[in-house]
Amino acid sequence: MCGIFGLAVARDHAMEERDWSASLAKLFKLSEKRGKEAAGIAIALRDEILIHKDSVSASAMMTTSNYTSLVRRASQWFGRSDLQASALAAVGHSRLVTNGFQGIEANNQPVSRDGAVVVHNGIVVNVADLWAREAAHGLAPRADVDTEIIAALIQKHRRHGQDIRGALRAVFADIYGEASIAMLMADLDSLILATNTGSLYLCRAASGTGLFFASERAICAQLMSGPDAIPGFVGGEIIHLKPGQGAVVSLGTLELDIFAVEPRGEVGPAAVNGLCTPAIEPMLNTQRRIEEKSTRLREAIRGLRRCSRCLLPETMPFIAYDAEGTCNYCHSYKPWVRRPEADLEAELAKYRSRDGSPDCVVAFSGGRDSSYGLHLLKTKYGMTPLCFSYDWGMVTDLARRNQARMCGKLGVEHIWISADIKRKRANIRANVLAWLKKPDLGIIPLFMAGDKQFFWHASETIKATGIGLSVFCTNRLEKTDFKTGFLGIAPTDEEMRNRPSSLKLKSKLDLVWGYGSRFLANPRYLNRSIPDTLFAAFSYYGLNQTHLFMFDYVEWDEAEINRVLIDEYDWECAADSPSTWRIGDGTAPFYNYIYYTVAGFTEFDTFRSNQIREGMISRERALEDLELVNEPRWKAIREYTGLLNIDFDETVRAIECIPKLYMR
Ligand SMILES: NC(=O)CC[C@H](N)C(=O)O
Repeated sequence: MCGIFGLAVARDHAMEERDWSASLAKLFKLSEKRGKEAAGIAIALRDEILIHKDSVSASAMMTTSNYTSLVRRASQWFGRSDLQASALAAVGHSRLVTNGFQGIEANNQPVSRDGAVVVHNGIVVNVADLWAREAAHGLAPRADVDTEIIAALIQKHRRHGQDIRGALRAVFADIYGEASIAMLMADLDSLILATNTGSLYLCRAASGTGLFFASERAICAQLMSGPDAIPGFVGGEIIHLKPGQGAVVSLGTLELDIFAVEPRGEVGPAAVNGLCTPAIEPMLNTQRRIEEKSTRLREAIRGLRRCSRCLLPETMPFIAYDAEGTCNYCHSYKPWVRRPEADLEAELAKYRSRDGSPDCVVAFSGGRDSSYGLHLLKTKYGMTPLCFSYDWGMVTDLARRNQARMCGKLGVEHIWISADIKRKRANIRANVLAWLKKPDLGIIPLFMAGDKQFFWHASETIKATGIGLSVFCTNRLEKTDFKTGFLGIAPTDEEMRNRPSSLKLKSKLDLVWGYGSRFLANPRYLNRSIPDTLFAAFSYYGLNQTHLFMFDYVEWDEAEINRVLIDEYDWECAADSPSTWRIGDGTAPFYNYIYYTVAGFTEFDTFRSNQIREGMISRERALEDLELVNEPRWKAIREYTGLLNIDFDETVRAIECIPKLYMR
């Protein structure tokens, strides 16, 4: 089970700055045997709580520059008289995962929620029941770790007027399972401890100026004598926090108040109770800010400069703003002028069959646009479509189910070409692993190269069926030039999106150079996927294609499309996304997560910006929406790493370590 520990020293404790960081290191090292999958620390200063966590062992975490710079920041306490009023307090955690993948930072400890910062050893077995009960009061989990419910409930009880002791009692009466916890709070100048198993040992310096705690008596004993002793604690006293006991340590005075957390629990021994004095709350009117890496990044993304008309941020490749703050993408935007529907009618009439035989081939990814296009062709325009799908190994199961719903209900023939999925995934795997060794935003499109053979198979299928009309339902808002923009290729015009082979020679050479130079800089890309990638490039850029683009004629209305698909076809949405866009594409959640983490935006930012320019959505609403749709889709990312057989936690950690374009 996890190791939790903490250390609080008053100003007059005989300890120097370097002893302090060395003492934390000792506590981490001795606690590490209880869990090595993640580690984290929270340090309370006068007006903020600094949090750092990492999905590696405590030993590995302590060698990172993020950890050392956090400790350096906190150790300013030693030299700053304005930070001297309270003791310097830290709580730490060495995690053995029981609930919630460690690759997702929010699952690691300390867990911060609603102003409470908790480290927890144990498992709250009835966590799902408690969240279900709390849903009625508007409380919902934000992570998978069970510890979060403890923080959420304590703060709920406090909001309802309980003091911290009452809140702890109420929570421990609620939880079923195991819990030894330590907490720092944004609005209390106290260190709070409680346990229902007795896995908490406190060690008090004889001088009364310092206190530390750990999950085992042996850890305390080792740190109170001999070579490992923490300065100032030799000859101190070990206090066992028994099952059913809580403790509040005032950080102003380091006085300790032990009390029962379970109604049926016994109160601590008289000797300890004798020490209790009313807690002094010198921070009564202050509120500590809680600073966690993820909140800092989120705030930095919120603070990105964006175009005053659309939402494109300053990290967008090739962006430039004019004096009014409007971007060049807005200036060069050509509005989506639809051709008359009569032209569509006339074109379809040339092919419409009278005997029920297929009269058009529809490229059918299973996404919302092609599904809606198929619906219109069949129900509104009276065509007899034959749809064609190419499965390259990254079509989600959900998309397959949605395809089945559409084709079944519409009675549409479905040609399905499947690649050698095992090989395709092995190719992606080789490139993703190469990329993780030397991440570079410009190379991300390589992960999707394998689906470009779609164009080859589409044209072969069209030829084979002898049907003269092929319909594509891509929509103009999905212009994601930034992907190759990160490779140094300037945005292309609209014609290019519909007819990739029309790409100018200069841009083609730029592409070859962009990829080629990166391949040479990271020879891991010279792997088994090369022939497939070359074929993909030929299929996409080399083939001349003529298709009818449905949305050149028909209005694209997101709400109407969603309504039709969900109401009329019982279309299935993704559990981890509020949007219906790209939920059939297994790669999108992964690359969007990378772009968001590193550049602070995703393809949703470009999509919504186009919608703003088209007057389909207000800038304010789009900005609000981005907060939701840009949330990492953990479930889908997990599935992606599972399909590729790459380690989820290591992958996410490598991505989190990439320098951020918006933090320069
Ligand atoms: N091993 C533990 O004590 C686990 C604590 C908590 N349930 C977690 O998964 O982080």
